[in-house]
Amino acid sequence: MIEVRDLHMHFGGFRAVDGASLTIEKGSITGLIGPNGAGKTSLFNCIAGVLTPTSGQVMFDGTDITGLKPHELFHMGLLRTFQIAHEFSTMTVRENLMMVPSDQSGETLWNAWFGRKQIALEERALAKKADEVLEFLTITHIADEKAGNISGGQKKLLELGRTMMVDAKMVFLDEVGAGVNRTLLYTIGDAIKRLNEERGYTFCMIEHDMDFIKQLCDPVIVMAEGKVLAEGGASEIMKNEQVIEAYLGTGLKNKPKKETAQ
Ligand SMILES: Nc1ncnc2c1ncn2[C@@H]1O[C@H](COP(=O)(O)OP(=O)(O)OP(=O)(O)O)[C@@H](O)[C@H]1O
Repeated sequence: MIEVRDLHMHFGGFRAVDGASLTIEKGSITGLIGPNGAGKTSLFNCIAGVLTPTSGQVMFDGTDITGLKPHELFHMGLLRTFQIAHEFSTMTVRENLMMVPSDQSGETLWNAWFGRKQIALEERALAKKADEVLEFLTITHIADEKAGNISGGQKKLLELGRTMMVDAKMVFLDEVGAGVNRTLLYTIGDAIKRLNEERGYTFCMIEHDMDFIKQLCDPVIVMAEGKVLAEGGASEIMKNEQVIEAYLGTGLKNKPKKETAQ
């Protein structure tokens, strides 16, 4: 569980996050929505250690993680993916997955000289794990493709796969559905659901696609002007006058649609 208490992230005099408090319950897929500039990414970055908040507190399963760096959070099972995928483009998809665990013996000079057998064993175990991840994500067919050559949606799946190489507990997804075609969006959504239901992953996802949010997320937290504006089920949120107002105020095209009879 993540608890954010009265978080502020100021850039000079500008309050990108302005006293946000929220809880991400363990085992949930929590959606984080809001108009452009609402402070969603800044909040994500504060939780995931990319930014140090100006003030406030972030707790993860009862431990104060405020200001911890991404690699420290990584070892606690808290990871974030990026809106722009961070793949190593000249390596294959499988190799990209194998790069993730950072505590391999191969990283030390001592082991490079004396632990060849150990390294070979670890590499084999990593390759096996990578293949399991690829199978789970139904992308075994691109295992040997250079990551730079795969589609945008497949890169998003690879980002998700990276979290599986370390058995993450809490994953922050930044617009994982952006620019992805419908078929792959379904595959990504299905993988998120299965990771949540079968492997106990907790997710928090920033997303602009309201149908995608509705399919996956409960609850949905709405941010506006650096604060939490509302929280509830997706359908309820989409009918909330304050939420509609916040989106209309920015003249956005991708505002939540009102429910229509099926
Ligand atoms: N490093 C920075 N320096 C100055 N201002 C910043 C910085 N990062 C973000 N901001 C500003 O903070 C505000 C909130 O930005 P943020 O990216 O957190 O919003 P968002 O809700 O994620 O928006 P979007 O949906 O468009 O990605 C914006 O007005 C943005 O210009």
